[in-house]
Amino acid sequence: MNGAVANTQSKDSGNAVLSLDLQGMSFKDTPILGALSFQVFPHETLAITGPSGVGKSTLLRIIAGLERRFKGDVQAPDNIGFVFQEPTLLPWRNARQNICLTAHVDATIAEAALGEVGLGGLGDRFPMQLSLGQQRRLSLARAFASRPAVLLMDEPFVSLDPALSDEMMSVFEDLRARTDVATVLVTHVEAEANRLASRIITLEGTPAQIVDERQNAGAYFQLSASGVTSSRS
Ligand SMILES: Nc1ncnc2c1ncn2[C@@H]1O[C@H](COP(=O)(O)OP(=O)(O)OP(=O)(O)O)[C@@H](O)[C@H]1O
Repeated sequence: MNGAVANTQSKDSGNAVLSLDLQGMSFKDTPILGALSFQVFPHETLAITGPSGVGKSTLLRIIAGLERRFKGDVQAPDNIGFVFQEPTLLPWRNARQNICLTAHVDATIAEAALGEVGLGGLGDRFPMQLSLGQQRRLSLARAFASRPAVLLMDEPFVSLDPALSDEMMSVFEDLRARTDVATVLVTHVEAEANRLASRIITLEGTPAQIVDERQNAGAYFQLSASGVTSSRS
């Protein structure tokens, strides 16, 4: 039987905005993910690290509802945002339309979202008329425009040079601070996890298990007293 993705508002999961209780996930006969569980709370950024091919992206796809071939239970909100390694912009739509069409917001909200990432006044430009950094800013603006309860980020800063990566992380931090979004960040860059995440989970093995889980006291904010907890299977 395939797994179920339910709306968090319909079940009692404390104040977690995302609860994952996975029993396992296989592609045909190849086990990818083993039993693992965790919860994510508003304002929290959870980093997921682990070696290439361990199943990190697959885990994000399960949370997003894009992959159903799993056993277990995922309680997730309807409004989930996704930021990929590439900006994935629509080349034939201008910046404003890229936000309106994907985030399902009106032009006024899209303009405000552009302003939040320093792209005010550039709404008429098409992606090819924007620099790489501006395209990345647009991608982040689009992800935040619909005020997602959960934001999934799959190696969003990995292909950038150090200066641009640092700049984009600052943009992300600014946007995050304006909302109560809960973020799940897949990254293999330890410094990135240490900078952005309040909690870091490491996956290893076949099928993948949580082999390490730690709070990151060095993150920019203190965990709320609302009880940030997690569980391991
Ligand atoms: N659609 C698919 N069908 C079969 N196998 C797949 C499919 N998608 C991914 N896999 C396999 O599942 C495993 C996990 O892939 P996944 O992309 O989740 O790993 P990852 O940890 O995100 O890797 P990376 O860090 O390199 O991006 C890999 O062995 C991959 O080859």
